[in-house]
Amino acid sequence: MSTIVGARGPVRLAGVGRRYGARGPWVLRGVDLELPEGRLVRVTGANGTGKSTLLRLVAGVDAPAEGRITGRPRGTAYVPERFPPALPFTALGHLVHLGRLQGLTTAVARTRATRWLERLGAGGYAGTALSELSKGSAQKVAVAQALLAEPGLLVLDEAWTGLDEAARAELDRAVRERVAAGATVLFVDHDPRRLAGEADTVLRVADGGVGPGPREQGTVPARVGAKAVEPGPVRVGTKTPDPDPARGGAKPSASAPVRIVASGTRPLPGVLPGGAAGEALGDGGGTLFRVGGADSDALLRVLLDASWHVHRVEAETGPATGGGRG
Ligand SMILES: Nc1ncnc2c1ncn2[C@@H]1O[C@H](COP(=O)(O)OP(=O)(O)OP(=O)(O)O)[C@@H](O)[C@H]1O
Repeated sequence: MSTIVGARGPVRLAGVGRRYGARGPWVLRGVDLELPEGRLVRVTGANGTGKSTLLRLVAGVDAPAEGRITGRPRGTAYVPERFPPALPFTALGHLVHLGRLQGLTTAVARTRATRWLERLGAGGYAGTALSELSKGSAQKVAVAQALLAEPGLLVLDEAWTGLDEAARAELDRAVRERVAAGATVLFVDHDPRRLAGEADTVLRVADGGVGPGPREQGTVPARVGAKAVEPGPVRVGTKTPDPDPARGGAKPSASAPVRIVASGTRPLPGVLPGGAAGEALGDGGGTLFRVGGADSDALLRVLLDASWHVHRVEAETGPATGGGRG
C-alpha cells in the first residue's frame, strides 16, 4: 500500500448541474461540495435521485452540464456495478496491460494484478479469458483494475454487487487501506451495513441537490484527522424533477482498425495518436474514437492519463464487447 505524498487539496464541486439532453429535467443542480483527502464518503438517496449521476461526475467519466469540478487527482478510479467482460483476453493479461497503460512497469503491474486477484479470491482465474468469467469474477477483475494503480480518488458505484462474501470483505479492507493512505473514497451501496459506522461523511441526494445524510449509527473507528466533508448549501434550481478505467478488451491485432468508446471531462491534446478524432455518441453515450491498431495503445494511454473512463475497445469490423451506461 502506498501513501499519497503531499496535500493535493479537496475535490471541489461548484454549482454543478447535470441533465440528460438539452431539454431534459435537471437531475442535479447547484451542487456545491468539498471532498477532502483521506475521507470515506457514503452517498445515499432514494432510487433514481441521481446518486450514480453524482458519482460519474465526481469520477470524471461524465461532465456537468453546468458548474465546475476541480481538484480531481490524476489517479482516479471508478468501478460501476457491472463490468463488461470483453474480448478473449485473460484476466491477468488485461490487468497487466492496463497497469502498463497507467505507467506501471510490466513486473509491477503483474505483481500487483496477481496480488489483487488472489486477495479477491480470483487467483484461479488469472489465465481465464474475460469473456468466460462469471459476473462475479468479472466484477473482481473490475475491482482489481481500479486498485492496481493505488488511486487517490476511488469511486465505487454498487461495486460490491455480484461479489461473494469474502470478496466483499476484501473490498471493504481495500477501501480502508485507500482511505488510510490519504485517498478519497466515495461510494454507493444498497446495503446500509456496508462499511456501517465507518464513513466520515454521509451525503444524501434528493430533490436535485446534495445535502448531509443521516448520521451513521455504530462505532466509528478512531482515525487521525478532521472528519467532516462539508457539503455546501443544498441549492435546488428550477428543475422539473453511466470498466476500470475499463479497457473493454484487447487490441484485436497490431494493425486492424479499432474503435474506442470512452468518456471523460479533462481536455485531451489537440492532436491524438494516429490522428484520431472524437465523435460524441449522444447524451451519456461517451465519445467514439477510431484509430489504427498500431496507435490504439498510445491513444488509450492518452485517455487514461487524462483520467478518461474507457468503456469499450472493439475491432472496427464489429462490436466485440458490451458497454456500460454513460
Ligand atoms: N444516461 C442517461 N440518459 C438519460 N437519463 C439518465 C441517464 N442516466 C441517468 N438518467 C436519469 O437520471 C436520473 C438519475 O439517475 P441515477 O442513475 O443517477 O440515479 P440513482 O440514484 O443512482 O438511481 P438508482 O438508485 O436506481 O441506481 C434518473 O431519472 C435516470 O433515469
